[in-house]
Amino acid sequence: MSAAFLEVEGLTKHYGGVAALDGCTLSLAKGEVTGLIGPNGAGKTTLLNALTGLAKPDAGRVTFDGADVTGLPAHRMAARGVVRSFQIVRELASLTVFETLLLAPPHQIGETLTGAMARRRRWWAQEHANAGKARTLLERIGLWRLADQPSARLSGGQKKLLEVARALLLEPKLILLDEPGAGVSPPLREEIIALVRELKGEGLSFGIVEHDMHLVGEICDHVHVLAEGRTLVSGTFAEATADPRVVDAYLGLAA
Ligand SMILES: Nc1ncnc2c1ncn2[C@@H]1O[C@H](COP(=O)(O)OP(=O)(O)OP(=O)(O)O)[C@@H](O)[C@H]1O
Repeated sequence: MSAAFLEVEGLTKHYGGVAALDGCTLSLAKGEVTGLIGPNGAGKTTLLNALTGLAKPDAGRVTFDGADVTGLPAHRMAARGVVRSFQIVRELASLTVFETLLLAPPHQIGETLTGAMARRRRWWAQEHANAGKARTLLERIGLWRLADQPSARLSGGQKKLLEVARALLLEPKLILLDEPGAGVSPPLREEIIALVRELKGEGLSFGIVEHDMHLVGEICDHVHVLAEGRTLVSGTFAEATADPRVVDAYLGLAA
C-alpha cells in the first residue's frame, strides 16, 4: 500500500449510549480507491461524517496530507480538498439537473440549503466559470441532454452520477462516496465503476462506503472492514472477504 493520505487514529463518536465509532484507526492512500465496508451499524456513515466535518468526533485524530484536521467544519475540509457525496434530496426535486449540479452541497461551502438555493437562483446565470465546469461535468457523466429536466425525473443511477459530479465541482483531492451503488441498475453501476476508475487515473483518491460487493471488488485497491465502530480487518478485497472474522461480523457474531 502507498503512503497514507488520510490517517485516522482512535476516532470515537458516541450518540447517547451508542458508540458509533469506538477507537477507529485506519488510513487511505493517495491515488487509491479504499473501500469502507462492514455490517449495518458498523459506523461507516459516521466515519464519513467525521472525516468531512459533519460529525464532531469525541476523541481521536484525523490527519490529511500531513496536517491535523480533526473536527474541522465541512467547508474547511472541502477547502482542503476532502468532500463527500450527498444524496439528491427531495428539496432539490424542483430544480433542473443543471441547477442541482450548480448548487454545491451547502455544508461544504459553509451556508444553509435555503440560502444557497436563493443565491443560486438569483445569480447562477452570472456564474460563468461554474456554469462552464458544470456543463463539462454533465457531458462527462452523460447527463448533458437532460440538463433542463427536473432532477426528480432521474433514475437512481443517474442521481448517483449527479451526486459524484456535485462533489467534483468542488475540485476535491479526496472524494468520499456513500453507497454509490445503492438503488442503481447494472448498466449504470458499470458507468459509475468506469467513472471512478477514470478519475483515479487522473490522480483523484477515493473512500467508498458500500454494501454492493461487486462494486467494491471491481474498484477498491484496499478495503477496511468496520465492525462495532472499529477496524476489524484491512487488506485487499480478496484477503478481507476470505477472513473468518469478517464472515462472523456479517453474520452478527463479532466478538
Ligand atoms: N445521529 C445519530 N443519532 C443516534 N445514533 C446514531 C446517529 N448516527 C448513527 N447512530 C448510530 O450509530 C451506529 C453506527 O451508525 P452508522 O450509520 O454510522 O453505521 P453504518 O455502518 O453506516 O450502517 P449502515 O450500513 O446500516 O448505513 C448505529 O448504531 C446507529 O444507530
